[in-house]
Amino acid sequence: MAGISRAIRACAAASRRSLAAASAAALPKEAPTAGVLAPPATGRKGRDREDGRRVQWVFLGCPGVGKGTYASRLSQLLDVPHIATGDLVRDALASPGPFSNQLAEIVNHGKLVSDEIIINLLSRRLEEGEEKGELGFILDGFPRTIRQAEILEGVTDIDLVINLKLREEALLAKCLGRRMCSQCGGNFNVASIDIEGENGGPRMYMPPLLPPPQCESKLITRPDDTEEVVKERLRVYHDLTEPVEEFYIARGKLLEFNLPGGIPESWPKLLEALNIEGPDDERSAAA
Ligand SMILES: Nc1ncnc2c1ncn2[C@@H]1O[C@H](COP(=O)(O)OP(=O)(O)O)[C@@H](O)[C@H]1O
Repeated sequence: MAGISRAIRACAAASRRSLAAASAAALPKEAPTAGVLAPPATGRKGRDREDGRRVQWVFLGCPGVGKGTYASRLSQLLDVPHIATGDLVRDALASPGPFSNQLAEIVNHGKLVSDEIIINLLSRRLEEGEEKGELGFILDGFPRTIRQAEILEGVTDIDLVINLKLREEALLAKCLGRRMCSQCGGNFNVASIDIEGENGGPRMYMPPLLPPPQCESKLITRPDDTEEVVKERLRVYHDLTEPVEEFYIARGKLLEFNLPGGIPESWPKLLEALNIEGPDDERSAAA
């Protein structure tokens, strides 16, 4: 991973001058069949690829779909860092000052921060990782625009992009039910989702993920998880991030995964779809 952080900064600067020309040149003449998955070339437990390098994966998906939950579980299983740009933004928001006020104005209205800001935050995080000797990564929440995707594609090889899908009516409920413990940082969800099947399909049930008693009185809600702001974030996703799905489909890197329900049902199926073999307890529905 050495050098990605510097390359990403340099590429972002270059892209301001010649992005259109560079991306036109980088586009394959003949796109691979749309929607075809490049199967993850992982080893027995999925940790290393067959060529020995750690995985470099990206998670895409609408707000509330569960990118953070599944990316974090996979990062532990595959021993690679889980890098969520939303967390980087929230860390920046937590240090008071004019920059954080400027960010709050954007984030709390459901908008995306500028590509420059996000690339700066991400480069800094990657630099820290390089210093610590981190290998591989699972990116969550980046790229979110075509320009970010082009910059990333220009600086490193992304092996696989996992696009999590969930029915739209569940997304809003999941965002509104999200809670975090202000003391231990644990993530919970108080929403109980039970939706009729579509066109005779199976019913979808997602049980709440309730906090333990010691966290109950310390729960906080993200300021951007209000109904109005979540609806705006979903609109922004459809406008600016859905084209990123197309970008990776054209490169044969996108795996679409429809979440069948809550974590107990979805986690083993996701491991299966990713061809990750693990001990039985890793495939199980550990809560
Ligand atoms: N790649 C990015 N580009 C621009 N803004 C981002 C990016 N990642 C995160 N953000 C900002 O941080 C906010 C929170 O991100 P995240 O936690 O990933 O939200 P979500 O739950 O909507 O997926 C976003 O609404 C956006 O304002």
